[in-house]
Amino acid sequence: MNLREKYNIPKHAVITVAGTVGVGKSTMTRALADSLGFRTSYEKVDTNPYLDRFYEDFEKWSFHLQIYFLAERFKEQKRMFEYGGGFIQDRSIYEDTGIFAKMHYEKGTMDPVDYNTYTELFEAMVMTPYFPHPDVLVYLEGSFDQIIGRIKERGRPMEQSTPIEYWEEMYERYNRWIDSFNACPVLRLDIKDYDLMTDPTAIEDVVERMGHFMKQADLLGK
Ligand SMILES: Nc1ncnc2c1ncn2[C@@H]1O[C@H](COP(=O)(O)OP(=O)(O)O)[C@@H](O)[C@H]1O
Ligand SMILES: Nc1ncnc2c1ncn2[C@H]1C[C@H](O)[C@@H](COP(=O)(O)O)O1
Repeated sequence: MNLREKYNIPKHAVITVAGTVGVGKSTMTRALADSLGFRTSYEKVDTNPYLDRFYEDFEKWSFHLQIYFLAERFKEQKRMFEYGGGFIQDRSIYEDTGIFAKMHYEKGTMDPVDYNTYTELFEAMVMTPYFPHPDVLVYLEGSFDQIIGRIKERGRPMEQSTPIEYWEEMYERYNRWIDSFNACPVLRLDIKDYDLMTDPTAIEDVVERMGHFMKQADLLGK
């Protein structure tokens, strides 16, 4: 019996992994997909044509980058729908608008007219009954120091040259955002409670928690 069957995770579930940059979403996405036999939907970083330019000049490239991410995530949503679910998704579409676009607009690095165009497009595309929410959003959280340590360890050049205040601002926004997020049930995991890199049994604990959580959410009719 595989872990999906053992812990009663529905075969067609769509599970989204959310959390700030460097917290461990891609690593968790891979581990969950392997243990459940699910497909993955990754956020592509290396082939993103705007990301480097964006980090060099937020004001100039914010709008382009958000439109690019929106298109990419919409294509992924279509792919997941066409397969009929059974996916782990690396980052949710809700973070694009609720964290990134909003932060750049409020900090003055996204033009107000561009922001308005972006949010209208987002709402027309995403906030409709035709765009199903995930079954669960797994939210990864941890201390700021731990997360900064991971960003440094991973070493993406554009992130290394970004001032620490940017990551602090994002970290605080994530803390507030998740407390009011209600588009789907949220399973919160603290990164100090499992170590996917050194402990091969850690993912089973996560899947077990998820199984209990999904059963409970189902009973509550969420
Ligand atoms: N559970 C973990 N324990 C220890 N290190 C981790 C863990 N998950 C991720 N890391 C490390 O942290 C860094 C960021 O992880 P990543 O999965 O790329 O984060 P994200 O996708 O959220 O940006 C990587 O260097 C990765 O190897
Ligand atoms: N919507 C976004 N706006 C700006 N930057 C974004 C957005 N989504 C992701 N990013 C950036 C942040 C990181 O530098 C890379 C990848 O994110 P990660 O959390 O490491 O998967 O893209």
